Amino acid sequence: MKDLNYPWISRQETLRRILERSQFQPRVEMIPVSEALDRITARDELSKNTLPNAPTSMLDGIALKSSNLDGGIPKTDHWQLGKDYIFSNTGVGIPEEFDTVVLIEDVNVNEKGKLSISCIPEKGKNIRPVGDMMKTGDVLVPAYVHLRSAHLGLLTAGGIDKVAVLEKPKVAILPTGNELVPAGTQPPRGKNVEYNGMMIKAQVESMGAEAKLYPITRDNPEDLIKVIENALAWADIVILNGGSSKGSDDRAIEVLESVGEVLVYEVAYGPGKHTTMTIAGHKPIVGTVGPTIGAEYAVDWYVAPLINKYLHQPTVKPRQLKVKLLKEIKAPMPFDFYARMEVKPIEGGFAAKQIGKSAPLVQQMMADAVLHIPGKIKAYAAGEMIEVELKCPIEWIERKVSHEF
Ligand SMILES: Nc1nc2c(c(=O)[nH]1)N[C@H]1C(S)=C(S)[C@@H](COP(=O)(O)OP(=O)(O)OC[C@H]3O[C@@H](n4cnc5c(N)ncnc54)[C@H](O)[C@@H]3O)O[C@H]1N2
Ligand code: MOO
Repeated sequence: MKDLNYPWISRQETLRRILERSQFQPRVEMIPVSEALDRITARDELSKNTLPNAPTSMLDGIALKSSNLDGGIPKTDHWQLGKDYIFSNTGVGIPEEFDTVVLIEDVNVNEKGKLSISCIPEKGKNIRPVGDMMKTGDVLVPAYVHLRSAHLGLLTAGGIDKVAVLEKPKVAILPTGNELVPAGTQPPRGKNVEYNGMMIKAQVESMGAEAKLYPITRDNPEDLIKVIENALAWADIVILNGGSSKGSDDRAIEVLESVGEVLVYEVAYGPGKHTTMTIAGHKPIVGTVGPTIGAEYAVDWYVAPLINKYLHQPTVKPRQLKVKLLKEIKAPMPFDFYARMEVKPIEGGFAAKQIGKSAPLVQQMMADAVLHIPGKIKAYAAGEMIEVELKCPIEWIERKVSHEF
């Protein structure tokens, strides 16, 4: 029986509720710049250096004194190297008295050492002034920037070797179920390998979090409450996997009600119908279903925005692709459904077909894309152009050989 205290909630509203109630106090740590790729800055990072710290040549050439230029091309036969001009290479500092650089291609020094110049630039040309790249105190990288390779170079140029970054949010992953055996063990008859934990750990790590995968907890309320409380003491975000449904072993709801306030109990879409959201203090507990696809969606759709909230980052939307549908899809009304899709290149574009709900997990997990089927849609006809959400770069799909599928 449907519990009327817990109406089915849309994906958008589910996300809104848990984001609104989750409050994070991000921690800050100092780490070497060399280890800071993909981390998030915690404050404005200021340059310790002024660069260049002397006027430098912008080109390979000779540097000369503009006071010796009286308009036009000067007589330079008697000019002496070191006194009237010097060789100046790109990026190299030049003495103060030289203030103009002539491109080496416009310079000739004959076998007797006599200099001639074929083209004189304007006074002060081709010299980079002091501080042209950066000045001490300039903001090199502002706070809350996702550090990419260019930023690491810039910080290093500015004399920064340690950078203040937000600590990775801690995500505890709690697999639950009497039927599960630990990864790496042969499951006895009727048992299943605990593998969602491995997938979820990789998902949240790729989102910038530190993951801790807990051992399997058996489906009894005391053990579940103990492990959730233990996880809440360590983590910023807790993921409880499995036990969400109505089976005799499915105890998630009573457990969640005793550790926090349940904001969402069932959602208005599948897979992942029994996804739950609970707030304990200000910490979110995302309850994902045991079946893997629904679990994967919940982590992508709710845990990623929570991690991003902690890290002050926007959540990047997956790329959309227009594809030609090869076979009719009958929608499983009345709820929204997120169908797994296989996509292949065809002449002039892309084609797709659904990977059926009952297809082996191997096929479902390898989906290239997801099709959102709103609850009001009855079916999509073969040949229709539809828009799917890609799960991988389009180039990975393009390299597939096009053939009937
Ligand atoms: N009478 C009803 N039965 C079911 C309903 C329903 O509404 N009424 N809903 C179905 C739907 S939809 C879903 S989704 C599942 C939800 O199942 P649970 O979240 O309770 O998950 P479990 O019962 O614990 O396990 C289901 C399935 O998933 C496997 N699993 C669980 N955890 C893991 C893991 N860590 N690694 C790998 N596989 C895991 C588990 O072995 C089971 O095969 O309920 C339906 N039933
Ligand atoms: O909620 Mo479930 O639709 O089988 O994942």
